[in-house]
Amino acid sequence: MAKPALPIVVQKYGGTSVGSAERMLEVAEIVKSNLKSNRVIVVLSAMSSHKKAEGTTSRLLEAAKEVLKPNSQRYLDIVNIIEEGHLKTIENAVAEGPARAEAERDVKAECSRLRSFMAAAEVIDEISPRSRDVMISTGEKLSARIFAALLQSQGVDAVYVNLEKLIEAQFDEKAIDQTFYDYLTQRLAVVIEGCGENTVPVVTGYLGPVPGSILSTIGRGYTDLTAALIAVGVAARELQIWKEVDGIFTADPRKAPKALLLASISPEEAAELTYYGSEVIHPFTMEQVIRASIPIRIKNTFKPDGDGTVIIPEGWVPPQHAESIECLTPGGTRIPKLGEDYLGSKTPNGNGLALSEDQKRPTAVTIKDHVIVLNVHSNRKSVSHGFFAHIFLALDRYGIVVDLISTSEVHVSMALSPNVKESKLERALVELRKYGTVDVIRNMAILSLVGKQMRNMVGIAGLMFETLAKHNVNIEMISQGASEINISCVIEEERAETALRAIHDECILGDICS
Ligand SMILES: Nc1ncnc2c1ncn2[C@@H]1O[C@H](COP(=O)(O)OP(=O)(O)O)[C@@H](O)[C@H]1O
Ligand SMILES: N[C@@H](CC(=O)OP(=O)(O)O)C(=O)O
Repeated sequence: MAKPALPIVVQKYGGTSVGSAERMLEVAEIVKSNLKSNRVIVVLSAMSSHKKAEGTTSRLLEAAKEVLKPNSQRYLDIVNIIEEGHLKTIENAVAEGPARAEAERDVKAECSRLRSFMAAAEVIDEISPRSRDVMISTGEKLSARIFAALLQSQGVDAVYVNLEKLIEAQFDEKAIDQTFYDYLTQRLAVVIEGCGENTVPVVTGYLGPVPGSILSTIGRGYTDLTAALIAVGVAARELQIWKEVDGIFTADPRKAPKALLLASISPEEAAELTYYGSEVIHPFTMEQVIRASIPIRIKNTFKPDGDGTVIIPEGWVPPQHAESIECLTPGGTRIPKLGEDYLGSKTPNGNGLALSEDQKRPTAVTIKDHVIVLNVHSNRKSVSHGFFAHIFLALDRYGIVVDLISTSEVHVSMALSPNVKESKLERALVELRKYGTVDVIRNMAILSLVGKQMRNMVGIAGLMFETLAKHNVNIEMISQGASEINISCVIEEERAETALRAIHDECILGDICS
């Protein structure tokens, strides 16, 4: 009788998880320990030794800027440093032999292609969004190429999968919708199937020159989305995102020291947190995977024995043959069988405290900084029905995104998404002033309390605002999301961390920690 196919797990490793030879060797152990009972597909980001801001993708973007500076050859220095760093990684991670020699040759060829491409861009003095995509693709190509060689040198049947030519059809960049993501999913399924069932594909998280450019259409952190689309394409049992953080906490652990790790979270809650400042995974990831009812597990590469956090799709049912799946971490700890840990009620976390699912409490709190508030007062005695329409059309014309809104009949307050371009804001303001007086308040932050239990919690908004008042935090604007799982307010940025800690400790932990 034919052996039943192993369940497929897609593992995406972030830049810091593969940021050095040592890290890559640790990741290889995690992959191998999973191979015993799963078919594993690995998706990699570009190497980042410490912070993303100093990682390979950021350096490539810096080099791209240098290309356009007159008489600057600095882009060549940057590419040389990238090349040296990757060759050093090969030397320290990949055992001598044919796999190592081929990886060295490919890394050198890739960097030399990049130098020629940048030199050509220097001559024409122009870098289109598509050319920039080609430049940043080098980061993921180098890391995936090296990691495939590392696995091969350790006897694993692995193959390097470069997605730079994945997109063959034409799409209108202004009309990117689910059709485009469905297309990518199908293409990825074909590519992965072509690798063979017993081979570990090591895939570049860069998925090709996306219409309108990968950075503007998808944004930094795009490799999470690539992994999600692969997971959907191959009907994976689970998508694992391996990062530098234990999972999703009740608040950003860097800002709220008492934050607790959440064992599980709903996709809606994860999406709200991601949108309002706690971007643990790329915001587009959830939607794709959850549509296909695939759980996402977030794990810490540096502490593989930790439980992590699982984002469980609504109505998800544990697979029937979950009993047969055994998964060990390199440390020998058993990862709970797929399914058995998802529905548990009490989970002790890193702080030794237990969060009870039965207890009514908000799930997490988050802050989004660098927010600008616009207050528009209608200049009409009687309000024209077009007042709101004019305002939003003006903002849309300049590509300005509104995160929160609160209105009365003659007044509208809007919190704008960070990174608004000043020049565009100035032009939008000229237009908005035709419809009323406009105040612009800068250096603000959005504080959001999120939780599906909040739908049934009487008095939670009262407790939230009372807590802010007690800590002398002034509220500029209030909005309760239509989803009823998010209460947000806008406060001064300089009080944001104090407010976050107060709300976290008093409204979420409340009686747990007292
Ligand atoms: N609620 C939260 N739970 C976990 N991490 C959070 C939360 N809110 C914000 N963060 C931050 O998100 C970051 C994500 O982890 P990391 O893998 O280091 O990021 P990156 O993908 O930028 O390299 C962490 O630095 C963490 O401090
Ligand atoms: N390397 C890219 C894409 C990415 O997904 O990064 P990470 O997995 O490290 O968040 C970036 O730096 O944006």
